[in-house]
Amino acid sequence: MQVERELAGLKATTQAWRARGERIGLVPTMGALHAGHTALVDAARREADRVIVSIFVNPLQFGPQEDLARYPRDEAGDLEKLRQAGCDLVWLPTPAVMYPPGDATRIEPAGPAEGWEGAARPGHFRGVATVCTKLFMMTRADLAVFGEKDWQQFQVIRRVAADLHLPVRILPLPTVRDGDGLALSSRNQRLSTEERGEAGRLPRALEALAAALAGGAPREPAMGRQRRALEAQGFRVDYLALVVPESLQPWPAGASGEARLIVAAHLGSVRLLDNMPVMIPPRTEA
Ligand SMILES: Nc1ncnc2c1ncn2[C@@H]1O[C@H](COP(=O)(O)OP(=O)(O)OP(=O)(O)O)[C@@H](O)[C@H]1O
Ligand SMILES: CC(C)(CO)[C@@H](O)C(=O)[O-]
Ligand code: BAL
Repeated sequence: MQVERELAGLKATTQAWRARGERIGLVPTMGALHAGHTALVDAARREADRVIVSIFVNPLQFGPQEDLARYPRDEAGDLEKLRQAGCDLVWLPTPAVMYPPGDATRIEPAGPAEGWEGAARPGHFRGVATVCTKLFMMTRADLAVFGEKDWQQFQVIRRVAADLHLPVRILPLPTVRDGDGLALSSRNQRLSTEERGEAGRLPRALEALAAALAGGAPREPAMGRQRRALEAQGFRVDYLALVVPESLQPWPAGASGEARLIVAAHLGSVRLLDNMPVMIPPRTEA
């Protein structure tokens, strides 16, 4: 497994791969890798001849009050996991490689980037879209795999790649969960033992709500009840919403079809994200 920190080394290798007609799959990450990330690597290996994993904790997507300094880092552990996962090249740029002096261009996504995470974290998707566009162009990846755990992020990147005609296919991977249903996430490491015991209530609440809505329960009362139940269990809910999967717009009253439930909730000092599909049945008139 090759480890590159400078653009020259990355470009020499990717040019040689492309000259041989090999397709390149990219898995962008911020490190502190877990089984969700290695599942992304497996998916990229199925679809491409060569797999690049980038590890870069992107300062541009963190707000001034956010957890950039506390973000978990474990380079040695990450490299060992990636070796075992069969990654071909790890791209480990420094902030100066990603944002060299004079760097001045930003990608400003709208549409699915507005609202929810976009509202809770101003500038976040601008940072994500900018760094992902740079990563796509630096690696010249044919495809890139993103986790559904960050549902809105996946939709934003898909929109950016389509709107800018970027020559990269954006593929989703379903959320990898722990035994109790909690979505794996690097930030879960910061939950106390007690909080970790409680955290599985979040996906269970989404499941119960999805089942109720699929069974035809009126939306607002069902969502309000579940939100209050979560708050009674110690979660501080940022949002719990039913949205159109691609646009992230609120699900229109009376519409039927596949919607998405999205949630962001704090447990102690950790902000958990999750989402689930839900089939909304046609409304039957009383
Ligand atoms: N449980 C998971 N299942 C599937 N994909 C995941 C999972 N967790 C993270 N990913 C995906 O891995 C990629 C890199 O994410 P990142 O490095 O931020 O990890 P993370 O665990 O989401 O960390 P964070 O604590 O920042 O949310 C993203 O595409 C993300 O959606
Ligand atoms: C896609 C990403 C690697 C961009 O920094 C990040 O937002 C993440 O880890 O999900
Ligand atoms: N996994 C999403 C990246 C972030 O929280 O900044």
